[in-house]
Amino acid sequence: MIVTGREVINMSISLGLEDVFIKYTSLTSIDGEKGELRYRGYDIKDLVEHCSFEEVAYLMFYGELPKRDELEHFKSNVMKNYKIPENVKNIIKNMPRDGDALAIMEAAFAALSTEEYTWEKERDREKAAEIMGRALGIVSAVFRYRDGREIKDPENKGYAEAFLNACFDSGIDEDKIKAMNAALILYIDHEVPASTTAALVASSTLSDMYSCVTAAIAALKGPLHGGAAEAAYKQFLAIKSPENVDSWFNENILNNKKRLMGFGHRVYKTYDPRMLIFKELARKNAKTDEQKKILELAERLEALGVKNFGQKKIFPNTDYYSGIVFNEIGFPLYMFTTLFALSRVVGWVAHISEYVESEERLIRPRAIYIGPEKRDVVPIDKR
Ligand SMILES: CC(=O)SCCNC(=O)CCNC(=O)[C@H](O)C(C)(C)COP(=O)(O)OP(=O)(O)OC[C@H]1O[C@@H](n2cnc3c(N)ncnc32)[C@H](O)[C@@H]1OP(=O)(O)O
Ligand SMILES: O=C([O-])CC(=O)C(=O)O
Repeated sequence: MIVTGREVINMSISLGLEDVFIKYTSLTSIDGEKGELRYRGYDIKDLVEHCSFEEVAYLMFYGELPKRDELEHFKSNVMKNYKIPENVKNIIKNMPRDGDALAIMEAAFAALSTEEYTWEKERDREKAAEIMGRALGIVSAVFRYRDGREIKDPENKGYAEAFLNACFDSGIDEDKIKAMNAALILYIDHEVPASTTAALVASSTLSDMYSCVTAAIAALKGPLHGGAAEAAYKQFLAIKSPENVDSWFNENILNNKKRLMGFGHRVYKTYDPRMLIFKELARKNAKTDEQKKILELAERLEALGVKNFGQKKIFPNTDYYSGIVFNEIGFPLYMFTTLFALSRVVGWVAHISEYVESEERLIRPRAIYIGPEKRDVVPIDKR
């Protein structure tokens, strides 16, 4: 029962769609109480330890981990799409150089949505490999453009290595490739967060795949969702040094009631399991004094956050340490959300394919009207 101020309405509303189930899925399961996350039944820790990003992407698209020949075939389909068309490069190069990196990625994806698309299982899988390849070409191009360098066509290598080599001219080693591969797996999918829901809404109208991904990118951008890694890292930079953590927390979080970014989650009521893996990666890859200082500061802030908010079931989420890992690999703050999107493209495409292929329905919820009663228009001179 809902009281709108005017009347009592006998229907239910879920603000923020909390606990509303909008689809069946065989892709990802989350136990928010226990802090467990599985892709098609496999624990994410297991996948990070044993698999490449392409293997896990194949798992998401096809339902099983690939055999060696299946993987090679899939990889070559992804690789042949690393190089992006000239018109897409030009769109990137025509965006403001200091513009938001994710917005530039979004424009590049929108530019790829001009072709008509008919959904069909075989074609959807080919398109999925194409989109994964294109995402690598686009995100590396966005980074190089934003960084003031010439766009470089990616080499035909495994995804994490090809991506880092396309982004950087030197300094890439095995540790960085492993960290990138792990980050890509950790971000692949997360059931139906805001961005995936946006993609699903678009797909439910039978729009094309690139447009659905563009819708998802738009929803990922904000600091309550994909933008949180950048927001969390900005906090670390504002705090400057581990000694300042307590006073910063008291002033900003306790006194000024700001949200602690990188904390809290709609589904997890305990530690996000991805965050625990990102924290290990951040520890392993902290090499310089500056990186070690940021990590120490973040750990102190995490402890204070858990001490103050743990009883409200607010714990660090995946975006708390991921920015530190991205920075240790060599990426600046402005790329963090784009790196999230690079991986999540897989989850978006897997979810929209699952939705359309199971002939689900148009997503069209209702709103409860609480505005004025019927009234007559007063002509403009008499208002
Ligand atoms: C990859 C991802 O997208 S993970 C999420 C990334 N986002 C962030 O890290 C941003 C910070 N976190 C948040 O803003 C929220 O926790 C969200 C948006 C992630 C989830 O929000 P919701 O489920 O809608 O929770 P809601 O906003 O209703 O908050 C519930 C209560 O917890 C509090 N709360 C939630 N998150 C935080 C936080 N990070 N810091 C302080 N308090 C918080 C709210 O103030 C509210 O308190 P109240 O009941 O006393 O008013
Ligand atoms: O599930 C959510 O709401 C947000 C999240 O953690 C993700 O998309 O990875």
